[in-house]
Amino acid sequence: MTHYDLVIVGSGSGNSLVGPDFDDWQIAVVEEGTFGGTCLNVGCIPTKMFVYPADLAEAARTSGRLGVDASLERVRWADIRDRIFGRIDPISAGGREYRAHGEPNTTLYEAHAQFTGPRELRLSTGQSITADRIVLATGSRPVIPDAITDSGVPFHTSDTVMRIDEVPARVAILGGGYISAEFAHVFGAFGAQVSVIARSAPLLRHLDLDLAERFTSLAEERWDVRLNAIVTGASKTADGIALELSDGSSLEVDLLLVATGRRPNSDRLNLAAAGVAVHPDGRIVVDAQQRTTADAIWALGDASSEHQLKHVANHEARVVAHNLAHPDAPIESDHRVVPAAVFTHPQLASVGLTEAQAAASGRRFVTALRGYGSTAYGWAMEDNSSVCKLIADPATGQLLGAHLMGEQAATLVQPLIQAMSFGLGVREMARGQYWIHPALTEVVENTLLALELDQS
Ligand SMILES: Cc1cc2nc3c(=O)[nH]c(=O)nc-3n(C[C@H](O)[C@H](O)[C@H](O)COP(=O)(O)OP(=O)(O)OC[C@H]3O[C@@H](n4cnc5c(N)ncnc54)[C@H](O)[C@@H]3O)c2cc1C
Ligand SMILES: NC(=O)c1ccc[n+]([C@@H]2O[C@H](COP(=O)([O-])OP(=O)(O)OC[C@H]3O[C@@H](n4cnc5c(N)ncnc54)[C@H](O)[C@@H]3O)[C@@H](O)[C@H]2O)c1
Repeated sequence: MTHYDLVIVGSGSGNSLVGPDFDDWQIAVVEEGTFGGTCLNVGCIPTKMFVYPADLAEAARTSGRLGVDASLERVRWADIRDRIFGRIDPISAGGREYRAHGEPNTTLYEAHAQFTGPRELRLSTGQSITADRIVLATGSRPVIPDAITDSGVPFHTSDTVMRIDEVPARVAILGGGYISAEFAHVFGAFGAQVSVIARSAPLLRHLDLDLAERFTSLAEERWDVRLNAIVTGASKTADGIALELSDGSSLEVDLLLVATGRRPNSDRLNLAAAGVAVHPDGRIVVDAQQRTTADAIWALGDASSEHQLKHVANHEARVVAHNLAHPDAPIESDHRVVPAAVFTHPQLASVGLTEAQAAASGRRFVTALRGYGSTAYGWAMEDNSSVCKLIADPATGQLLGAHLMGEQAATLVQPLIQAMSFGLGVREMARGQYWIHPALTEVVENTLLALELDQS
């Protein structure tokens, strides 16, 4: 039984914990899958590397309305795929090599870990290791509805679909969330006939309703969207996969992508043996310092967070690293202002309260919504669907929420995140700085100015 100062389970955000503060510690990293975790290998990074060429393909297809008669000749999927993974796979391999052989005080175990007692882990290799401190950065995995697994039909998840050999002619995507919206854009822009099957309505219903409904209308123009429908039957046919839906309709496709959420991997760690508690949804219980209910065991990222987002996992990893190195001066995670973006078409970004959440909170609030089309850059784009919606407290002048749908939404939202994070008031933000004319940021300025505050 080898003993360590620190064991980290999971090489995604967990791997970034190892830094100069711990040069004198003996550290083990345990990873059962591809080194580097979800974001690098099968998540944020490769998806966005597909989304960008999908944006270009979509632009070629739609630029005729601006007088540029371009057409999409061909999408070389295999070349796009190989460029993406030709870049990513060596980063994963390099990270693995460095962790395995790069530092004398670090050991990499390529195995599944589970607890056999407090701070004692059994590895699938048969080895057992113990540690003074353990960090659980074990992430999450796709959830597959029983109707799909029980049917025995072949299906993909985001873990596998980016490695396929060609764009399928017909794709069905199960789910109406982030992954569905992003892959519907990629496959649709690359020429597939896309069907989105969502058990509720509208699509992306975690968003402010104004944006979710506008997005759903646009999605219905591009894709075959089946709302309020679940798969009741699935079977393999000579030509592909047949799906029967609860609304009585059916469809046949060449590829089925299941994107119905992700659950924490906490159920595969035998956490009870270590005294680590979990929430009913499988998230490991942590306090603001990222401590679990067991002494000297921390958790971070998708394993414990209600936000399955890489920037949140990174933030929590920094908090855990600090608290490991400075136990006498611990810090807390800050989840007050957590933004997110959906890299579909059009792009969506949001931070803070939706209008429904503001209403449910019982507080006074005001909203303003402006179209990109109200700005000169919006005229240049002939944009008549993109919007910026802001929610503010009329008494304090503070922003409560910001929601954008349209070109560069994930970038345009950043000054609003900054204002909310640092308490910059709506009026100061709107009039205390220049806004470059005629940039798209003017839509943010216009929406800020349109908020009717108690004191102008
Ligand atoms: C398709 C997709 C696109 C995404 N796009 C974005 C995006 O654009 N922006 C964004 O912010 N977020 C995005 N996310 C979410 C983001 O990828 C995750 O929130 C983030 O990667 C979680 O990091 P983590 O370190 O918690 O877990 P992970 O990176 O998943 O790392 C956990 C690691 O632990 C290992 N592991 C688990 N259990 C054990 C065990 N018992 N023993 C040994 N090893 C174990 C796993 O193999 C894995 O490598 C996306 C996710 C997906 C699936
Ligand atoms: N751009 C980004 O930041 C980004 C991109 C992709 C993924 N992610 C993260 O990964 C997480 C997982 O993505 P996701 O799209 O799988 O989850 P999601 O929670 O965004 O969406 C899941 C969808 O599946 C539906 N669903 C759930 N169970 C179902 C069932 N049994 N039958 C039919 N439909 C069902 C839900 O109603 C929802 O529409 C996201 O929540 C997000 O945090 C982030």
